[in-house]
Amino acid sequence: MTDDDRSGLAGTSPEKDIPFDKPTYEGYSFPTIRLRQTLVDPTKIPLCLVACGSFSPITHLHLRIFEMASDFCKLDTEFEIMGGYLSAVSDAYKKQGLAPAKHRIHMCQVACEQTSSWLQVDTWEALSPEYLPTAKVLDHFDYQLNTVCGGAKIVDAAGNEVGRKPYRIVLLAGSDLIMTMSEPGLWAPEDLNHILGKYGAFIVERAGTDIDAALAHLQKWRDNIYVIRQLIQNDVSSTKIRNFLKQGMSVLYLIPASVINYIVENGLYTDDYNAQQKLAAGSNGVSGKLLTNGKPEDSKGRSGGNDADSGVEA
Ligand SMILES: Nc1ncnc2c1ncn2[C@@H]1O[C@H](COP(=O)(O)OP(=O)(O)OP(=O)(O)O)[C@@H](O)[C@H]1O
Ligand SMILES: NC(=O)c1ccc[n+]([C@@H]2O[C@H](COP(=O)(O)O)[C@@H](O)[C@H]2O)c1
Repeated sequence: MTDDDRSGLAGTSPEKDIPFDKPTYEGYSFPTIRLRQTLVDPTKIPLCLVACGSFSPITHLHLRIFEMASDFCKLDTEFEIMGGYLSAVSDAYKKQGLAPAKHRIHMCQVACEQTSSWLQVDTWEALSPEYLPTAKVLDHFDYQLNTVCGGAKIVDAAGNEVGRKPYRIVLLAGSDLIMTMSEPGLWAPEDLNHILGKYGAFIVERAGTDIDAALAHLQKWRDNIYVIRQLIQNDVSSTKIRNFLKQGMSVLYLIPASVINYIVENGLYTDDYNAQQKLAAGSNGVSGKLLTNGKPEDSKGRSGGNDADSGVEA
């Protein structure tokens, strides 16, 4: 694997080499149980939101950004929300603080089941043996929703199908993620063009990020970028949760109770657990994504890849 592979820049032409009809692991099936397949208002665009991230662990804000997006769509947009998907990065992402994919998937699943009637988890990305750039992940959703499912149905008053409309797939992200799109070496230019040009993004404001600065470099795609203001600021992050847990502090009301139970049952994010993870990774204790210069760095561009921004002394 080259450094480019590890930085997420590998295989950047999404059309080229994605085995969409061949799932990366046995037994995979795309979840549609909570997908709405028929438009209520046939004049609208059927929208599916996809949030990509580590989710280590999932927090209430990861769930809440979908609700903010839903309220935003109801305002005065051409969209009708049909589904919301969480897609976690695979273990190949090698970011500090990443619990194994099977645990992150499970936490996302119990969180959706406990707190939501419309969110669901797709495991295709998380269980991939290799890191999948976001452009490929969105192409996977496009394939599943529009080629396999055939788009959203339009029915007449009697309930008979009279047509179909392709689902519009949009990346749902916090402004910190969009900020990283201006960082050299993290996103391939052709991927940005694919993500923001073909799909578009709903960007939720996040404390600590200057949203105007984040968007300054993305003006070319501004018609496809929708900014959602966070009217009640809440900057809970997975990093802060991990640090609270490490210190034995309560995380009740910050993440779903079902997720807390799962973390406790599996002993995740304790010092012992973290030490075991480091041993298993066979590393010298420094983990984190490798940039093209081979140096470890976490996804926010901080070198060293530690959890130092938690606001809590470790
Ligand atoms: N408090 C928040 N406000 C707005 N967006 C958020 C918030 N927390 C997470 N997000 C968004 O959710 C997506 C997935 O987040 P991610 O898994 O990276 O969580 P995180 O809390 O930022 O993680 P970490 O602390 O490990 O970096 C990203 O687009 C991120 O911007
Ligand atoms: N080149 C790319 O496609 C690229 C680069 C950086 C981050 N990402 C994605 O952004 C998300 C970042 O998550 P974290 O903030 O938890 O690191 C992940 O889903 C990751 O795959 C994608």
